[in-house]
Amino acid sequence: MPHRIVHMLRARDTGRRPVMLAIAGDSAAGKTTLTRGLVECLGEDRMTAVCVDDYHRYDREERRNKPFTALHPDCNHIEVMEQHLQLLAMGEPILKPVYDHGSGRLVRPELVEPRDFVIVEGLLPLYSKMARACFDITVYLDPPEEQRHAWKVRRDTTRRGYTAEQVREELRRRELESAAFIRPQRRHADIVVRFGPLAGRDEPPGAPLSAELLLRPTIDHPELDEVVRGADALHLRLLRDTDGRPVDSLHVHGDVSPEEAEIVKKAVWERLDVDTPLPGGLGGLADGDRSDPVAITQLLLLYHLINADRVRPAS
Ligand SMILES: Nc1ncnc2c1ncn2[C@@H]1O[C@H](COP(=O)(O)OP(=O)(O)OP(=O)(O)O)[C@@H](O)[C@H]1O
Ligand SMILES: O=C(CO)[C@H](O)[C@H](O)COP(=O)(O)O
Repeated sequence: MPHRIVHMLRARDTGRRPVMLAIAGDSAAGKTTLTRGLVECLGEDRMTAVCVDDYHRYDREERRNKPFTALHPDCNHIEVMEQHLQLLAMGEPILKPVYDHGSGRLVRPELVEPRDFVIVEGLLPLYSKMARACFDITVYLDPPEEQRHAWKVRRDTTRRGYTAEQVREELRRRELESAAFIRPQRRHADIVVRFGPLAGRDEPPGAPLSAELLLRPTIDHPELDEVVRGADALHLRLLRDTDGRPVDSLHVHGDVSPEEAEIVKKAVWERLDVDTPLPGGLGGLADGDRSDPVAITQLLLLYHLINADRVRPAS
């Protein structure tokens, strides 16, 4: 089905369809971390999360003898992923393959039924035009490479059974495919998020990570001028995007005080004009720590999800 037809079908007033959010990025860029908070907030009864790394064509053992890595589109069932994304976008269930990161094996597929909101995260959700046509909101996670490598080494040695040297060797092996297939997805995102030290700010190693959010005009963002006015730890700047067009960049300092973070969260939430109170529990990290820049990013994504839910056709 050509991608324009997906747009047309999704725009038809014929029934409820889920709001679709894509979170793309390289391995250990923080996709699961961001997704987990959103699911906790909206609840599993309203939100379905899908990881498209489950569409790996080969298991870990088979991949050893291939001339490419898990990042390569040929190493993934891209056409099946596209079909499944279309079905989910139309509110239909799928029988999704499952890749077990613990054993490195492809295991029993699972039935996935889309709820009101579907988050699709993984290495290649924005790889093709057809896949991109399925989403209402698109995000690319873009941490500094040094930071991502450190996260990957820690995560893969503690939870996926690798040695640090194996992870570093794999990162070296992946670099060309990362540049060819993962990083180009950045240009297709409505929001580009970078958790890391902000350029020009003295943020010593070990300091809480700041966030830089590029808010492209491809979707309607909440009015943030007033939210950041007078704030010490948040700034909105107008920059030139990679294509030369003006784009807003929101900075949230890692050392934002809990009081200021709370004021900002409430202000963003109020712009949604909903009856429910500001959700707690945002900003959780893997080791039980919390991050306000992560929480504010999640809140902005919640804003977009709930706003898109409000304008979609009723059943
Ligand atoms: N914003 C953040 N602040 C601090 N640590 C983070 C952040 N995001 C991710 N991490 C760390 O990086 C590790 C990898 O993150 P996560 O599992 O979310 O990445 P991912 O993109 O889902 O990875 P993969 O695609 O390989 O499954 C986490 O275990 C966590 O320790
Ligand atoms: O990039 C990754 C996303 O998590 C994984 O490394 C990829 O899915 C392959 O998995 P494995 O580490 O089991 O070979």
